[in-house]
Amino acid sequence: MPDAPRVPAEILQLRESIDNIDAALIYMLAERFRCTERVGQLKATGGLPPADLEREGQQIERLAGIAQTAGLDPVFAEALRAFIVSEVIRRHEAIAAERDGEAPVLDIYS
Ligand SMILES: C=C(O[C@@H]1C=C(C(=O)O)C=C[C@H]1O)C(=O)O
Repeated sequence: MPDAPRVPAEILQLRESIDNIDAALIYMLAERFRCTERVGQLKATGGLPPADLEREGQQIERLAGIAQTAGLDPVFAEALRAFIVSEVIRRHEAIAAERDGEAPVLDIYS
């Protein structure tokens, strides 16, 4: 069998950037989940539901515009948002279930 063609230098160079971008995405996602984890705790404390469809509607509209401007397929951007948020809501439900039976704190703003 003939040898596979060598990977061109430009692809190797591009892969370095791809690896950096992948790392940045993981760091950003970890930071986002740290924030949403805290939101989930505050919601459970205040008796708020895990999902907020009004907020999500605003995010969907905003991100569609950003995707358009950035040259990213808005359908892909929305699928990615929905995938991430579904995991956030699953976590919020788990936090609320852990707190089940505890009385909500009525004033979480103080
Ligand atoms: C994080 C929140 O909870 C849910 C998750 C969201 C998100 O991950 O961006 C947005 C709205 C909510 O459905 C929130 O209400 O802000």
